[in-house]
Amino acid sequence: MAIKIIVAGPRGRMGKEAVHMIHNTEDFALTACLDHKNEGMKLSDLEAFQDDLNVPVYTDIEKCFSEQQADVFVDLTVPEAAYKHTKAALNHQIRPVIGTTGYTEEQLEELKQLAKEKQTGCIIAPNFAVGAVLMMKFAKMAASYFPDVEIIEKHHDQKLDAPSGTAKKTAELIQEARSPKKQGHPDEEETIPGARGGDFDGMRIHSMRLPGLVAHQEIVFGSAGQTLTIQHDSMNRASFMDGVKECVYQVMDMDELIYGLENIL
Ligand SMILES: NC(=O)C1=CN([C@@H]2O[C@H](COP(=O)(O)OP(=O)(O)OC[C@H]3O[C@@H](n4cnc5c(N)ncnc54)[C@H](OP(=O)(O)O)[C@@H]3O)[C@@H](O)[C@H]2O)C=CC1
Ligand SMILES: O=C(O)C1=N[C@H](C(=O)O)C[C@H](O)C1
Repeated sequence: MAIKIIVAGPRGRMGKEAVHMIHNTEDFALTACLDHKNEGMKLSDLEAFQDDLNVPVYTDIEKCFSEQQADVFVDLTVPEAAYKHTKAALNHQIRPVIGTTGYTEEQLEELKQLAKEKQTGCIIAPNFAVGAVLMMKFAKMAASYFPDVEIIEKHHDQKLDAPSGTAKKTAELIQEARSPKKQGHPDEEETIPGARGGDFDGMRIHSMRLPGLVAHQEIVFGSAGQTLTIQHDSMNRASFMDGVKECVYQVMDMDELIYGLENIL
């Protein structure tokens, strides 16, 4: 039987790509979409969707989850909405697969508890691209040899959150492998505020936003006489879809929340 899926954010850059991936995957059935516009319409009524996407659009999450008996809920929206959606999905025991970035640590912890209580699988993945997950794993490996590191993430200029979810997750994984260290000169001063980037446990994260970019990250490690750079580039949003697909399959067999694809790849 096909896995029944609801997508939130279908008109967005990622949402559109996910809708098409689900529609073209034999094992999946797109049952509904959640948006903050277009209540009562069909996806096929909206620009950019095929005529055969006869899928209802809801703006009321409770109505959507009560009327549609879905297995999995995929969210690609904005942090505030995604957090509310994830809570509602868990309460309805519809397994969330969340790509939206920008969750706080408190929100993640609360959702983890809720997933446990509801015994419902949930995956929150700051990056679905397999290459990006490997980049993060390699960075964690390198960090035990090279404690000095700076992260440079580069994204399109329509991105709302900074630093990216991927950069934060990378920093968290590096933090697990290295002893805390404040980097740079102890007396360094910023003559332009922010010049040294964001401080995460002593390491620096720099966020670049430019038209023309999609999603890119470099992790630069330095020690005496050498640097090591680990880089990943997503050239388009198709790069994320194999990861979304894998999460949909895997979340069906889970009964708790995991944060990051590195835990299941
Ligand atoms: N995990 C991963 O691998 C990846 C994650 N992302 C993350 O996914 C998210 C979406 O990115 P992207 O597709 O580029 O963003 P877009 O802005 O293109 O899409 C977001 C969509 O969500 C809609 N939206 C806004 N508020 C709500 C709401 N309350 N309920 C339902 N829908 C809503 C927006 O509608 P409107 O435009 O009308 O406001 C828009 O259609 C971001 O958090 C991004 O960081 C992105 C790429 C990869
Ligand atoms: O907004 C994006 O585009 C992306 N967001 C995710 C993030 O914040 O890390 C994943 C990827 O970098 C693309």
